[in-house]
Amino acid sequence: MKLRGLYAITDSQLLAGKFLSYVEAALEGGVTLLQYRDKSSDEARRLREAEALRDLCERYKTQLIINDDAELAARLNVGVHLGQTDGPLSPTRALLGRDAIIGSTCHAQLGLAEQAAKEGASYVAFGRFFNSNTKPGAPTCSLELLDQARQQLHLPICAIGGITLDNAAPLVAHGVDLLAVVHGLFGAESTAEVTRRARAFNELLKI
Ligand SMILES: Cc1ncc(COP(=O)(O)OP(=O)(O)O)c(N)n1
Ligand SMILES: Cc1nc(C(=O)O)sc1CCOP(=O)(O)O
Ligand SMILES: [Mg+2]
Repeated sequence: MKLRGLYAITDSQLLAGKFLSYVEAALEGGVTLLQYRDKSSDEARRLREAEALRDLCERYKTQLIINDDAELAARLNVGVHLGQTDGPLSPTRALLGRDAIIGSTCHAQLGLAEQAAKEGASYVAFGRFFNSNTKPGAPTCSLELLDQARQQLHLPICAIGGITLDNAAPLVAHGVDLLAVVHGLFGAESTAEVTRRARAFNELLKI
């Protein structure tokens, strides 16, 4: 399956009190990958929320990805996203199996992406491209890096960091397959607006 489309990422603070309704609104508009990103250490809540997302994703035929936590991904039989300090990729591939989706944060470094590809990543993520409400201190990445990545890599390319409907078009023009978005999707005032935004991101990607 070619990975291309909107990659919605949850944020526990932003979605407090409207978690499932906003996620479902996004799924209504079309989401290729949904990442459960919760940086807390409340394991019981994380399991409960991840299970709820897995059930929702099954209904909408969307792939669920767990941020950081390969054990939780294995328990739910879903994918995982690993940053550079979240554990090694090859053993995670062995744990989750060859069909699992495993993503790797590569910041603005092609070398990290080449390494991730060798170790079995399903996609590589570059960022941040713009000012981010969610992660203001993430290192920055340029459009030129995307051009090099497109030439040298044979994996789906994900862009992340401050992406909105107003700034996403150049990323697509420079070869991005997956637009990973938190605030630009879930920062909306209503569920109807979340659905509209999801549809509009997909139109940008022509899917
Ligand atoms: C799609 C995607 N890309 C990058 C990240 C960032 O991962 P990481 O660097 O491990 O930082 P945290 O998200 O864990 O704070 C991501 N989560 N998803
Ligand atoms: C989780 C994350 N990782 C980033 C990176 O550059 O690796 S930027 C980021 C935050 C994405 O949220 P928003 O769409 O609100 O900017
Ligand atoms: Mg991480």
